[in-house]
Amino acid sequence: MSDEKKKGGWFSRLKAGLSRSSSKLGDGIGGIFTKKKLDDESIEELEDLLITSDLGVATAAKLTSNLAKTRFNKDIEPREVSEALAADIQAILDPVAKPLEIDRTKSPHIILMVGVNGSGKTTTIGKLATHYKAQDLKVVLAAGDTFRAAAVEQLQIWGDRTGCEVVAKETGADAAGLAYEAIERARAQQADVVLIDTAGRLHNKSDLMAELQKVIRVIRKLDENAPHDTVLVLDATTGQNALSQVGTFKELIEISGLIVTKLDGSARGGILVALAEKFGLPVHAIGVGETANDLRPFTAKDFSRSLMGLENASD
Ligand SMILES: Nc1nc2c(ncn2[C@@H]2O[C@H](COP(=O)(O)OP(=O)(O)OP(=O)(O)O)[C@@H](O)[C@H]2O)c(=O)[nH]1
Repeated sequence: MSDEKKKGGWFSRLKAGLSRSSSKLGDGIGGIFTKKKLDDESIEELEDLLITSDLGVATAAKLTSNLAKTRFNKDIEPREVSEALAADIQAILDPVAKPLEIDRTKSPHIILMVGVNGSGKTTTIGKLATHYKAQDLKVVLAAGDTFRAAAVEQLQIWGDRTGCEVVAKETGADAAGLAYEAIERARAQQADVVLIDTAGRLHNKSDLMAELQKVIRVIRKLDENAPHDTVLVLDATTGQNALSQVGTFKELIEISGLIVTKLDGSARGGILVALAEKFGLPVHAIGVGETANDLRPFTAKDFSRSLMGLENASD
């Protein structure tokens, strides 16, 4: 398949995945700007729509005032509003769009995956493993969510599916020791990548953070720069709560980037814009479904146009 065709396919999948968010915004904008000028009333309605679409209060104010700068008191079509917003959103997202690339010289490149229970960590690890295998990289999976037997089984299924070795232990085993062993295994077989799953819930928040800190401390005995990436997985359907999750994790461990999942199941795609404005952390990818191919690369232009329900400008 040519690159262009492949890109077209990605864009339509992304657009389909984001359809709940884009129809909320598109219908809202259509409703506000039917035979309407950009006046105080419509600006306020637009600002409310952007806030309820999870873009955040500050971003909503910034986007509407930008629009008002050039169009105030002028007739405006819904499409012009969507195009102007997509361009501004793209400018906000451009600096954070950054794929999670593997440095083959690290052998192995160690990625710690963190996030609250059910955010989609294990599924995302399976999707990343599929993606890296397709690049001919050798991948080892560490079933570090030793707190939940089902999480270990789920990772094992992804391991079978992708042909990646899964390092796992019995429920309740020490997660840090398991991560250490997984890295040793990866070194022994000259693997390129180790993806470490972690628990999303222990008895309480401080237990969870202490466990993550211990995992990091222990794997640094093998490689002082490990983990090379610490990716926080966020469930988009939690909306504004995703912002407080970033705050909580960032306080205690160093987060290097984000992956936002379940965008297909919610009208809350705007949360990516709020996250970018508030934290400026790299966004590596987004999840728009449960299958291996539903982890999409995060690109500012495609995402902002899909979010506003617009076609790809290069189509
Ligand atoms: N629709 C949709 N579902 C997703 C996506 N990512 C994950 N899921 C589903 O969300 C549920 C939870 O995902 P898990 O991967 O088990 O989440 P986790 O963070 O590992 O959860 P714990 O193991 O409980 O810590 C599963 O049913 C996944 O199939 C996505 O992008 N879209």
